[in-house]
Order: sequence, then structure tokens, then C-alpha cells
Amino acid sequence: SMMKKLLTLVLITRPNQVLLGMKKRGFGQGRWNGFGGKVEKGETILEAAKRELFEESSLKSDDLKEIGLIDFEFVGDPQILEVHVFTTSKFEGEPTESSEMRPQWFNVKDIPFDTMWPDDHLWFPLFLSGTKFKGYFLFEGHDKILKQTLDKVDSL
Ligand SMILES: CCc1c(NC2CC2)nc(N)nc1N1CCCCC1
Repeated sequence: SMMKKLLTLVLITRPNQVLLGMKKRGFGQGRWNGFGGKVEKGETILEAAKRELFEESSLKSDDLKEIGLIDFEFVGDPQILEVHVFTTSKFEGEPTESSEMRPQWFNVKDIPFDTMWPDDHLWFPLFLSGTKFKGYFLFEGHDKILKQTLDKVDSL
């Protein structure tokens, strides 16, 4: 009966580049990240990923592929965050700033890990190499990883 909160994270790519958004408010404010958020009642995880992508970046994609599954736990908080990570290079629209996010393309050699969640530099290489993965990160606050596991998987 563990409490799990379902979240999505979408990473849009084009040759040698990844689209990230600067989070302007709320959870993760001041950090670059993919696009995502909560899964609402009555929608699938995939539908939620598409919705959040559009709400936060104005991009649309029918080609989102799930490539990662990450469980996050915070010391002192019983709520586990289960993040479903998707990627695609097939999308329509122009990245547009929203109330939540300011989008920007980054070369894969210049990903701004110092202003991203601390877990990202650990699993981004797997995402960028097209390797499916499952991860677990135990955080103390929002900056310190106390424990982690990260495994390549054949299927999610
Ligand atoms: C779950 C938080 C989180 C994270 N790690 C944080 C220490 C927990 N890393 C990255 N890249 N995205 C994250 N979210 C993606 C889904 C929307 C909310 C933010």
C-alpha cells in the first residue's frame, strides 16, 4: 500500500541536441528539465505525457516512446514519485515559452547538468544512448542523493 504518485517526463531530441525547459515556478523552479508533470485521473500515462508536453512547450507528438522508469523517494516523505520518461525526435510545432517553462535547445555535449535535478547526469547518458533503464533515487531534500540504483532493462 505504498503511496505512489505518477509523473511524466518528456525529452525531445533533434540531431545532436535535446530540448529542455527552464522551470519558472513550482516544483523544480530554477532547473532545466524535460517537459512533464502529474498524471490526472481518467488519463493514461502516455496521454498525460502528450498533454504536459503540449501545455509546457506547445509541441505535439504521437511518437512518444517510453525509455525509462524512475522511482524517487525523499527522506521523511512516504510518497514515492514514479516518473515515466519518454522521448521522441518526431514532433510538430515550435517550442514556445509557457507560464511554466522557457524552452531552449542544448547540444548534447553542453547539457547544463549543474542547473538540473542532481539525478539527471546519472541517467541522461543512458537516455542519449537509447538504452532503456530503471532507476531509484533516495533524496535528502532536493539536492542530495543518499542512495541510488540504475539498471539497463530490455523492457519497461
Ligand atoms: C521527480 C522529480 C524529478 C527529478 N528528480 C527529483 C529529485 C526528485 N528529476 C527530473 N529530471 N525530473 C523530475 N521531475 C519530472 C516530472 C515532473 C516533476 C519533476
